[in-house]
Amino acid sequence: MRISDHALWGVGGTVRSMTSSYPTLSLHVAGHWLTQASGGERVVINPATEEPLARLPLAGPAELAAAAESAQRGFEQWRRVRPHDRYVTLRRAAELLRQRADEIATVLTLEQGKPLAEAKREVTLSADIIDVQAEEAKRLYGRGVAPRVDGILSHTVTRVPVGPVAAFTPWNFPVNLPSRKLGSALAAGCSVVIKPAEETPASCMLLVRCFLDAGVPPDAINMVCGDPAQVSSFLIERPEIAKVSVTGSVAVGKLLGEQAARHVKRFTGELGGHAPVIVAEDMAEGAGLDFVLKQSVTAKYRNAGQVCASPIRFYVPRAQLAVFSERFAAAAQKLQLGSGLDAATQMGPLSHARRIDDMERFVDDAVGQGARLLTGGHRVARPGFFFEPTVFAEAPASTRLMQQEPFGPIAVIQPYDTLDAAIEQANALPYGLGAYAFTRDLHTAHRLGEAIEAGMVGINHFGVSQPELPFGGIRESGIGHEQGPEGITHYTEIKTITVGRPF
Ligand SMILES: NC(=O)c1ccc[n+]([C@@H]2O[C@H](COP(=O)([O-])OP(=O)(O)OC[C@H]3O[C@@H](n4cnc5c(N)ncnc54)[C@H](O)[C@@H]3O)[C@@H](O)[C@H]2O)c1
Ligand SMILES: O=S(=O)(O)c1ccc(CO)cc1
Repeated sequence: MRISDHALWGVGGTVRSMTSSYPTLSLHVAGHWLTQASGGERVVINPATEEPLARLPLAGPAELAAAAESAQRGFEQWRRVRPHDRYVTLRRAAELLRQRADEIATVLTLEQGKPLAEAKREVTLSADIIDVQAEEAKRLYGRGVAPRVDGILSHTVTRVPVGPVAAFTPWNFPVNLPSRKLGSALAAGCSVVIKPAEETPASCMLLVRCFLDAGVPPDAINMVCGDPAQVSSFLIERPEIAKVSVTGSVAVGKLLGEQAARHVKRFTGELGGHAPVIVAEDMAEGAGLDFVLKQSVTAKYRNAGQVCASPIRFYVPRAQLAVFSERFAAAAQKLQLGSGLDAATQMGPLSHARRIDDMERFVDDAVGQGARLLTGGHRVARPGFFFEPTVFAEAPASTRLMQQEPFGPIAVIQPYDTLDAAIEQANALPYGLGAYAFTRDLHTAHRLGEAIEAGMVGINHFGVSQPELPFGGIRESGIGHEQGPEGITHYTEIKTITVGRPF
């Protein structure tokens, strides 16, 4: 069925899902699941087939105001729940997420496109993230400071929840990224109005259900979708909202950061990156090269390259450029593309049609400026938003590819003459999220770990994102962290209470 076929939609005024394993979509506002809202609706598309999955109701000002008011009520209620009880409730939510992992992973793949195994891993890892943040609810320690002035009995420095949070998340990890925000904010005692990406709303909706079924008060989580610019402007201006937390592009992060600053609201931005990979000489041949290539190709094309910390720029010694590029391109070319529901698929489609246009712009610009296209570069001629795994070599620094995050299946391999030169090129962009290097020499490992400027540096491994670790970037890649003890503190304020002798 194509988008133009409306016959199966809405029966008797209700909004129906069009695929049996995809749910009917609703917003969660003021404790009610809404299948209709005043902002109209849009269609959610399966990126592997371009067929419609369901209609998504969109919030207008009435629902957004109701969500903000509800979040205030939810905050008053949830902040009073003892940390240990918050911990118990959040652990229960994580367990429900695990129990529902198969169903949620299928929905995730249907609306986002990634292979089912990747979707399942995302869901179970999200449960682990919620578990870790639940533990942190019990560890929001304060400190006592000895008074220096007569008449004062105590100074207690405490952390208190910041208040209702407006959270915005993209479509590339539609369960993981809302889990990071909801897990930390709820653990801290905040309520949340979350706006997931309109392309992938069902994943977040099913996640929110886990929290509510676990016992989080209905007013403590509101979920809205709508016109992104209108929703964010509206919510950020609302007096109830105390903090803005966005995961997304640098451009949107800057915009929302400015809006938050105008109202002196707390802000966390987890934004884009442009991860470099430096391959030291001692890993550029033999078994070392085999290892680097295997890890790199897997990491590069995971989620079709739509990962904020995805490796993009590979720096290899000039003498090894030819062999590294040829083998990288050959491995990329062999990847099996297809629907994420097909077990043989190694790379799914891009998540929406605009990503294809963007990939084509990156490729045209790079080719036009003389970069060598080794493989790929085109949309795949079949239904769905499939784009070939693409590899460039020797792209001029002026290309869009070498300056902006492609956020898709495009890699670029660059030669270097000295390790210092490679480090300089790795640090040349205004981003600093993920960065990687490969070496078997301990001294070089330490040198690279120290010299590469990024929030997360992986040496000989791409696994920099783990539930217990802070996730975040420096420079334009963001402000603040998510996950772990660092993640929860961003949802708190410091409050100092001084108690004097009454008489
Ligand atoms: N650092 C991280 O943790 C991290 C993780 C995942 C993705 N990302 C980044 O996210 C980007 C890809 O996601 P995207 O393209 O959906 O990001 P995006 O910036 O377009 O959107 C992110 C979220 O903000 C919302 N939004 C709010 N106000 C908006 C406005 N005025 N205009 C547009 N959107 C608005 C969007 O609807 C969405 O929910 C990439 O740059 C990627 O690197 C970063
Ligand atoms: O799957 S993870 O490696 O934990 C991961 C990495 C990056 C992001 C954000 O794009 C989400 C999950």
